[in-house]
Amino acid sequence: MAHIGVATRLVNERQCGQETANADLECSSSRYYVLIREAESYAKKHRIARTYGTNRYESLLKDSEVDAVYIALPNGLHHSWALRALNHGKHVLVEKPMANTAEECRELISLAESKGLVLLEAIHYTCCLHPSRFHPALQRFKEIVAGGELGAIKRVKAGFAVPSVISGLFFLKDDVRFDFSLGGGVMMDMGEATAVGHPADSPNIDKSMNAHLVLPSSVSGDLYVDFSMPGWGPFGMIPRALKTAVVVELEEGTVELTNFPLPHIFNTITIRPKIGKKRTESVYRFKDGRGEEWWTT
Ligand SMILES: NC(=O)C1=CN([C@@H]2O[C@H](COP(=O)(O)OP(=O)(O)OC[C@H]3O[C@@H](n4cnc5c(N)ncnc54)[C@H](OP(=O)(O)O)[C@@H]3O)[C@@H](O)[C@H]2O)C=CC1
Ligand SMILES: O=C1OC[C@@H](O)[C@H](O)[C@H]1O
Repeated sequence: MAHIGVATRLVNERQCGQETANADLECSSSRYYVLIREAESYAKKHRIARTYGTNRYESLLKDSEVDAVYIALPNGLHHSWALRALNHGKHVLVEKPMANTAEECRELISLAESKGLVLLEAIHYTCCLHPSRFHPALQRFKEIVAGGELGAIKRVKAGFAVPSVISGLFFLKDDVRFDFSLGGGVMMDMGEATAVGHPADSPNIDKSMNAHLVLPSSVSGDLYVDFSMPGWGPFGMIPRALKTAVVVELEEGTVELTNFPLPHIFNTITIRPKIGKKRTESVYRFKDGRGEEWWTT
């Protein structure tokens, strides 16, 4: 497994290292001279066997010892590097969103299929399709919702929003998320999981999004994502709490999962039936014992 881009800041590098620790070979590739040092110290820390220097993404892809690549580049570069990696016969784990447009995603999917390669988007919190993969808390959440104890689903509400008072700690002024040419914007970033002046006021970048989804079924959906959620009260001076929860409203009650983006740090699943007692669970491992506390994706 080779990393393209060391993605040191918001992708949890400790986990990237641990999750690929059992791979036969790990290689890391970095663009700029100054970042080569970062890539090398990252490699040393995580016992990565080989690093490629300046402009070496291409040579990494030509390395016949590399079977699979993890693409942790800014959004706008996912499609082109995933395409190249697949064309070099590599399996691809690509950060979310897989690409900038649905058309680009279709192109990657059909190429992977035609070559018999794995193409997987690194998004643990929406991948509930496979019964045994991804984070156990998400699987348990799905099991409760689909299990029928609270009847049919009526509405789903998801929020992922960082309060303005701490936004600058999460997102630096020159963050790739504020660069339109790199596929920036909150919908592409946090909206994929689920507007007010930020220090980085970049052109063409959406910083907050409220979406109401009307689905073919009778279920409706509401999403709220925000890089810099304003406070409330006089002059918006009272900060709001970080939002990272999804609530499913069913006929007979609600089920809420808190901290879906980072469920390994903590998670709670709260079941509130209309009749009867509320109960709460936290899930870090699969029922069969698999899983580690640090497991994210
Ligand atoms: N699944 C998850 O939970 C999360 C996923 N992400 C996703 O990971 C991806 C990377 O995000 P994040 O780690 O925060 O980004 P960073 O800016 O921290 O890292 C991006 C990496 O891309 C490389 N890069 C290559 N070309 C460019 C360029 N033109 N401009 C800037 N960087 C470049 C850089 O490595 P170098 O220069 O060394 O090649 C850099 O290390 C995004 O797609 C994001 O959506 C982020 C956080 C969590
Ligand atoms: O988990 C996350 O938290 C912050 C976001 O900017 C990031 O891309 C996302 O995946």
